[in-house]
Amino acid sequence: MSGAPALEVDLQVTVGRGASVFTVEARFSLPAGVLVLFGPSGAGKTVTLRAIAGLIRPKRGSVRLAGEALDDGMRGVHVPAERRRIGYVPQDQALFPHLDVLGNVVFGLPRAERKKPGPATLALLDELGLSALRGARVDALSGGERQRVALARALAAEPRLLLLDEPLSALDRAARFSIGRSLREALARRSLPAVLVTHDAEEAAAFGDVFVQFERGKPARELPREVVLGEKGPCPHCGKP
Ligand SMILES: Nc1ncnc2c1ncn2[C@@H]1O[C@H](COP(=O)(O)OP(=O)(O)OP(=O)(O)O)[C@@H](O)[C@H]1O
Repeated sequence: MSGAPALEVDLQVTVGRGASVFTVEARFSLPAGVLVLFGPSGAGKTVTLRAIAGLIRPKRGSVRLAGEALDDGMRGVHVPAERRRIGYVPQDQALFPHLDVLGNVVFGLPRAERKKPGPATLALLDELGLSALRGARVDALSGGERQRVALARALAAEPRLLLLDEPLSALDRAARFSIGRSLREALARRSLPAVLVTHDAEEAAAFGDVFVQFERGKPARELPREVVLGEKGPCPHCGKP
């Protein structure tokens, strides 16, 4: 559906049971670009990402991607994760230690592509600086290289949306900078919308177009950029920034 926002979320998600039940409510919309989720540990950011990915079925509400309903509780719609075409890079990256870099990147692709990678896969390895490492074991890689592999694996399936759970937080400053730049370029080149969890204000500023704050026990809510980043608005008298 043309003209629809890239992503619309209006969800109530419950995980766990008995005394350890946890419920998160989130309502937000991303016209295009990158949506940043932030807030304290345990506030429900990862649960929300997993629900958007289709890994948890929401208790109620809806998820729409470019106007298409992936979840709609009222109509009984729940598209399974593997049919959503959503790339998900979890916090721990979830790479396969028994496969090399290339094996990880092509893991979810059709059999022919897994047997003999085509030009698109080779170009992707090149784009993310992984060509020379394609035969390396992933457990021999640095944290930054592993994050590049996780990103390449998510992009290889040509997703319609990318979900990133603190993709840069475990990296040193230099790797954060270089992988942050690769990530921004990869998203821009594909006009790919993304949802990114971060605790880092600098990262939020560098990536975010829309900001959603999570707080334990409260519905997540969208906040204006200048409030999140502590920026001053334009001068009310002259309009200058
Ligand atoms: N499958 C599950 N079963 C039971 N409880 C769960 C499950 N998944 C998450 N939780 C609980 O839900 C709450 C929210 O977890 P979540 O991982 O979404 O937080 P978060 O905001 O992503 O935190 P962090 O910033 O530390 O990653 C936590 O109390 C967590 O223990």
